[in-house]
Amino acid sequence: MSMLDIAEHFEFIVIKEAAEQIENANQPEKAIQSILSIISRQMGLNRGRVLLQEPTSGYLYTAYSYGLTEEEVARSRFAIREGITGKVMHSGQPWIVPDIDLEEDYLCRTVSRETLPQEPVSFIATPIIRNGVPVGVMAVNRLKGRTRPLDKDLNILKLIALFISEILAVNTMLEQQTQILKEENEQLRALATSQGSHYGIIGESSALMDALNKVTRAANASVTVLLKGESGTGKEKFSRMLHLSSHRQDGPFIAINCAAIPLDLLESELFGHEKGAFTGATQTKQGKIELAHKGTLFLDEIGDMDLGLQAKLLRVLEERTITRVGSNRPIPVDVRIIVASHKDLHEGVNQGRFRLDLFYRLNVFPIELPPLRDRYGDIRLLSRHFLNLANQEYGVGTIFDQGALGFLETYDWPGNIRQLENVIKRAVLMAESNRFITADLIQQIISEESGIMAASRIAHTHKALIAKEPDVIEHEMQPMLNDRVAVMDHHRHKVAASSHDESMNHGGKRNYWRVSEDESERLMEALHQAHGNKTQAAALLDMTPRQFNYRLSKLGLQVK
Ligand SMILES: Nc1ncnc2c1ncn2[C@@H]1O[C@H](COP(=O)(O)OP(=O)(O)OP(=O)(O)O)[C@@H](O)[C@H]1O
Repeated sequence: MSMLDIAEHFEFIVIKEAAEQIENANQPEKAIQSILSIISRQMGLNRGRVLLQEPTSGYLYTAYSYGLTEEEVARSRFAIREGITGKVMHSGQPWIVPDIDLEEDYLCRTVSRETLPQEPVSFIATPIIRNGVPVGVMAVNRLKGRTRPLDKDLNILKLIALFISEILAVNTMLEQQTQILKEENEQLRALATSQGSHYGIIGESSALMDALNKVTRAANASVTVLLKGESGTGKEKFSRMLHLSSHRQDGPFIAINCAAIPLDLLESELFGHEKGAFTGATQTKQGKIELAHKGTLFLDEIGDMDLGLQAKLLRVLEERTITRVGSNRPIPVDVRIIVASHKDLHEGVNQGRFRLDLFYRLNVFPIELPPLRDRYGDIRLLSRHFLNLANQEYGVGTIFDQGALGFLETYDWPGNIRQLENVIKRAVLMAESNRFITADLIQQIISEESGIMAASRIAHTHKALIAKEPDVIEHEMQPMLNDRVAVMDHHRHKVAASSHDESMNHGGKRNYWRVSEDESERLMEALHQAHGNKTQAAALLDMTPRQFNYRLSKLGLQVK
């Protein structure tokens, strides 16, 4: 082997061993030190150091080194343009100092001249480049008198600097990914320890947090709490939290839905009755209020209570006693009363359906539970939560595909959390064998639930026919159309009667039609009225801008 062959063989070994260190990029300290050690042992390029820029000061500092003492590392700091190192960083160009004793810009800052050999010493520095920009400097000392030309060493160092750049980039990427995972973990941890999670209340939206804060404040205040919110927003869940976080937690929690019990039974259900008080009252029975003694009574749908019973309830609140049906004896009760309504009680007062004095008593501490569509970010969390629960319940392992969560987030959810929970349960049961829950499957379940698809298709046909052939319609098709419209009205009626549509009626103008072609007219009309401003158009339709945009894009209506 000639001298030239031997030199090339060494170069090859150095490059190969250095390149292998890229695999250790997750441990940059180890990887870079190994490289600096190889070039020192095999090529006599000593005291190798890799300087990087401090993010805040911009100074170059020695991040990795081989053969330097701790003091030398600490001294090895340079401003940009300072010394040869600073100049390499600034210019992005490598630099060879053949004899450091003859170069006045060489500062001898890192390693003092006395520490180095007496004979002439050279210095080589090359930038570490990432995406065309210098991100650091790599530098070494070597004896000037070695046989290898300095520029040959520089060529190898340039290659080594490339490997180091790669190691640093991979490491940055790994650190970023770890950071994301840490944040996700942190989010989950925060969620698990958040105020409501203790009580199975999932969510982190500010709207939900406001409500949770109020619950915490009210818990031990013994005030009557009025929970307001559309159907399925968690009024009962919150009332349980109120109970469990109060000093009454060991007492009973009794819930009663005033709308679900026939009027003539509600009084005895609430107040109890004496034996013989009415036909069929064969036994004395305690009412729910009495049973809730030392605990909490949750009266749901209080707006549906009749005026007579409202007066009796007012007495309970004022006198803290109840009188059973068929008795005159007041019985003292110590009950915390929480009431809920999806109806606007104030409106009930205006319409003479609700007593003003009772309204004042109940409205001392109102807590508004936001509809799901206003809980930004919660839909995702709740969806994953319900998916986990349903997977566990049915012993399967379904997952959402990419579009599913996006769809869930943009849908209006008139039935709120209850509807979301039901839809996900059904989706888990209906998911194909591939176990993916798709946006299409969710849409299908929602439209099956509401029967609204059929109605919207009929409406569509109706409009199309009128647009095309008014005369024919007038004379021949009108009876048929009347039938169809009747069917459509029937569908609407059915939907309005279904539980989750109550929110649509009571919430006023909300519309929960899925994105259908009929909607394009509505969207375009709103855009027209808002002079093309999408945010305003969304507001006109009582939608969030996201929902509005989603619908536009689903319908292929690209509006600039
Ligand atoms: N923040 C939440 N996190 C997890 N589950 C929730 C949350 N809020 C409500 N739920 C669940 O959603 C469903 C509906 O909640 P809840 O019955 O409390 O609503 P509601 O407002 O009382 O409804 P309605 O007015 O129709 O009686 C329940 O299964 C409940 O457990």
